[in-house]
Amino acid sequence: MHIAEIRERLRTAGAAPIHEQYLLREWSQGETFPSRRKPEEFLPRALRTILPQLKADLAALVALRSVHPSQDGSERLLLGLRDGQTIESVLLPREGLCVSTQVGCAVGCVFCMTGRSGLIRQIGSAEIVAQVVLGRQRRPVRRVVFMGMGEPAHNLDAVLEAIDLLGTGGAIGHKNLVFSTVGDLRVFERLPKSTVKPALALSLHTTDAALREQLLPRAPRITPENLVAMGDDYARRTGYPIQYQWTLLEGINDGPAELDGIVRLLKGRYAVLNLIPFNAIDELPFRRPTWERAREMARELHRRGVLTKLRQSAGQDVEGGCGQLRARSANRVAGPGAQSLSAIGTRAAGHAPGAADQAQR
Ligand SMILES: C[S@@+](CC[C@H](N)C(=O)[O-])C[C@H]1O[C@@H](n2cnc3c(N)ncnc32)[C@H](O)[C@@H]1O
Ligand code: SF4
Repeated sequence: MHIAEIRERLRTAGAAPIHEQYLLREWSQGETFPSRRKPEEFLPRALRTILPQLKADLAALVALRSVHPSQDGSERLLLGLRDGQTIESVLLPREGLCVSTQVGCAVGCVFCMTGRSGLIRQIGSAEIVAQVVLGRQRRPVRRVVFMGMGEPAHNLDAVLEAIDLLGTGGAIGHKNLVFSTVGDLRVFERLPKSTVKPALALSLHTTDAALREQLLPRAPRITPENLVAMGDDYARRTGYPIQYQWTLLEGINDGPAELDGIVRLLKGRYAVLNLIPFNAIDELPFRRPTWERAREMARELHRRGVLTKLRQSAGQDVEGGCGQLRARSANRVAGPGAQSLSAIGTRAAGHAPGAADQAQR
C-alpha cells in the first residue's frame, strides 16, 4: 500500500487537508488516532466512521514475526507483509532504525545475501512508514536509514513518498533520514528537487571501476570518479556530508592500491568514509580482514586526510548481514538469539496479532 492510497481514502470520506495532515502525523509518529491531543469531534463524522477499518488496515501492513536482540544494543526484527513475504528492520543503538525498501534486490552485489534472490517485489511507501511505526512501538526512533533490504533507487517514488511523510509529519530531522544507494542518475536528479532532502550514503566499495562492475554486477555504470563528483554536488546543495560505504573484503578491496585510490578521490571532500568489515555469510566465499588490518587502514586514511570511521554492522551476533534473517526464515530454521514474541511480551506483539503464532512455529 502507498501513502497516496491512504490520502485518497481520507479525502473520499471528507477529510480536509488539516484532518489528513493530522491523521498521517499521528500514524507516522506511532500514536493511535484520534489521540488525546485532539478530541474526536475535531474530525467530520463521515471520516470518523472509516477510522476503525483504516486503523486495522494500517496495523496489518507489517507484522512482527520474531525479534533478535544483539549484545551491541541493536534489535533485528523479522517482519511479515500481508502477502506472506518477509523483510528485515533493525533498531539501532542511539534511536536509529534501518528499514527495507524492497523484498530482494536486482543489483546482485556478490557479497550481499539480499542480492542473491533478485528482486521479488517492491515495498509500498505505507509499508516503509509502517516499519517506522512498528519500531516506535518498541523504542524512540529519531533517525531512519534506508540501508535494509533493497536498493532505494529502484523503488524511488515509494521511498521519496515515505521520506516526505517522515520528514514533515513523522518528526524525523531531514539529515537524520539517510538514503543509501549504489548510485543512480535518477537519485541525483530527484533528491535535490524534493522538499525533504535526505542525507546520502553512497556504496562505493572500490575506486577501481572494473572491480566495481564485478562486485556490483547490475549497478549503473557510473565510474567512482563521477559518483564522487555527483556526491560532492549533493553535499554542497544540502550542507550534509556524503557518507561513503565500503564493505571491507579481505584480499579484494583492502590493499595499498585502494588506499591510494581513496586518498585520490576523497581527500579534502565534505565526506565521511565508513569502513564496514564484511559480515560473514556461510554461503559466500568472502572473508573480512582482521580487525587490526581494518584499524590500520582507518588510521592511515585519517593521516592522509580522509575522514574515516571503522564501523561494525549492527547485530553481528544475530545474523547481522542484511537478508540473512529472511533467508533463514524461508528455510524455517530459528536463528541464534531469536526470541519468539510470546517470550518477549512486547507492546508490538499487540500490534500484530497473528505474529506470535508464526514466531512459535
Ligand atoms: C544492504 S545495502 C541497502 C542499501 C543499498 N542497496 C546500498 O547498497 O547502499 C546497505 C549496505 O549494506 C552493505 N552490505 C551488504 N551486505 C553486506 C555484508 N555481508 N557485510 C557488510 N556489509 C554489507 C552494502 O554494501 C551497503 O553499503
Ligand atoms: S548491497 Fe544493496 S544494492 Fe547490493 S544487493 Fe544488497 S541491497 Fe542490493
